[in-house]
Amino acid sequence: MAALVVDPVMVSTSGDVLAGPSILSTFLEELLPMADIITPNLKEASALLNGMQLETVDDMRSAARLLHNMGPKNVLVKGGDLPDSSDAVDILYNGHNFYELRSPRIRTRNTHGTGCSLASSIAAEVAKGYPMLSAVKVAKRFVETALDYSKEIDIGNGPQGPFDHLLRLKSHSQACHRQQPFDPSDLFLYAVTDSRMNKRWGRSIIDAVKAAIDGGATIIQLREKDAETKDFMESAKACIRICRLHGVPLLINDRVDVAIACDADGVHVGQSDMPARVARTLLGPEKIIGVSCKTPEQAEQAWVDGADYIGCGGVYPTNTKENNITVGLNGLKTVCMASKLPVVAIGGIGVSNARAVMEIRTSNLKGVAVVSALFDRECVQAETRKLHEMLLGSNIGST
Ligand SMILES: Cc1ncc(COP(=O)(O)OP(=O)(O)O)c(N)n1
Ligand SMILES: Cc1ncsc1CCOP(=O)(O)O
Ligand SMILES: [Mg+2]
Repeated sequence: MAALVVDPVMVSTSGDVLAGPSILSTFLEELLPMADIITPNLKEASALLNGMQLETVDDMRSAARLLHNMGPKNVLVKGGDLPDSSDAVDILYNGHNFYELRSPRIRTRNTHGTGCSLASSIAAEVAKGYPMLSAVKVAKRFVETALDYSKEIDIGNGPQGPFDHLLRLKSHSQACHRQQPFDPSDLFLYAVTDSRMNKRWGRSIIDAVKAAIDGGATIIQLREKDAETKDFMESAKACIRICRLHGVPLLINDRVDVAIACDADGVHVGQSDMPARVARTLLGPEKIIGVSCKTPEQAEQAWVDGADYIGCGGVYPTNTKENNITVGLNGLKTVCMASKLPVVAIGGIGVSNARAVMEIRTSNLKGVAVVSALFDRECVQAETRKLHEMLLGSNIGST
């Protein structure tokens, strides 16, 4: 057996008592000691702990520790019912570390079956061979996405409605929304625009984006530091239309507000920007979030915060970002090896050195992000094409 996931079903989120005292003793004496993970909600954790009051995240941590002492290898205390919390906070404890897993609280009556689905999804991920922490994160993301997808469903008259697990099988035919979940191979040739460079070469952002896509860019970030918000929004909306036509995701640098207003595919944030955890709360589970990281600790935090990828650099010195510390190929490799997320390298990268970057050969380095070597040039399309061909020729990172 790969693992035993025990969902100690006793009290539903709506308060219905689903199991009596005889079941409680079976949980305590037989199932908890052999479980790889248990997934109680607050009421169930309280029942397993003889009625202990659980009202804060600190209480959840204490409960996780006490439950862990009863034998399971991991404890996930689900805080969906925690009062006065704008996020849904779950605590995972493995006997060594606590992980505070936050996600946006999705306001809907259609929550029936979320606990069972979460536990089943964890079991499926563990069966695929993922470590427990990854399994829990993937399962949580699945449930959040399904909850968000199902929030308007109107079935039945009870206080709770069902949510729809089968969203991945349904066709999302709204043409104006990105249809795919994040695909790390999109990071292959990541074109990051720059307002100053576009101005210098007399180009609009829209022309710059079109040219980069024509040249083979696989994802676009609008990094328009000097643009007025209103102009930025107008250009971003036009760029999003173009990107959607070509199936290329478009992210906004720094400005989560602009990303929300334009329904962009996501954001890229740095260490001094809005924390990824907060961005995730604002953007919801489906948008793409990238975080700049120079160290393994930052990479770990990005993952815990629910980011989808990390940007690591400057790999080489750059004039595009002032006072940016260069991490070099060694720094990049160290971060890649520590990161559980896919990585894109950034900083001073162009046709002459992209191969050396990709040749560090860590499986999660998925591509290069480039500003000046594409946009501080006369012909963006030709420069992008050259880099694209070079990357394809090097045959690394394209899958
Ligand atoms: C893909 C990618 N990686 C890193 C960065 C840098 O982000 P940040 O550190 O926030 O710096 P600014 O770009 O905001 O100046 C990035 N933009 N993209
Ligand atoms: C935004 C950013 N973050 C780290 S390096 C960098 C600048 C990359 O620009 P260029 O590709 O012109 O060196
Ligand atoms: Mg930033």
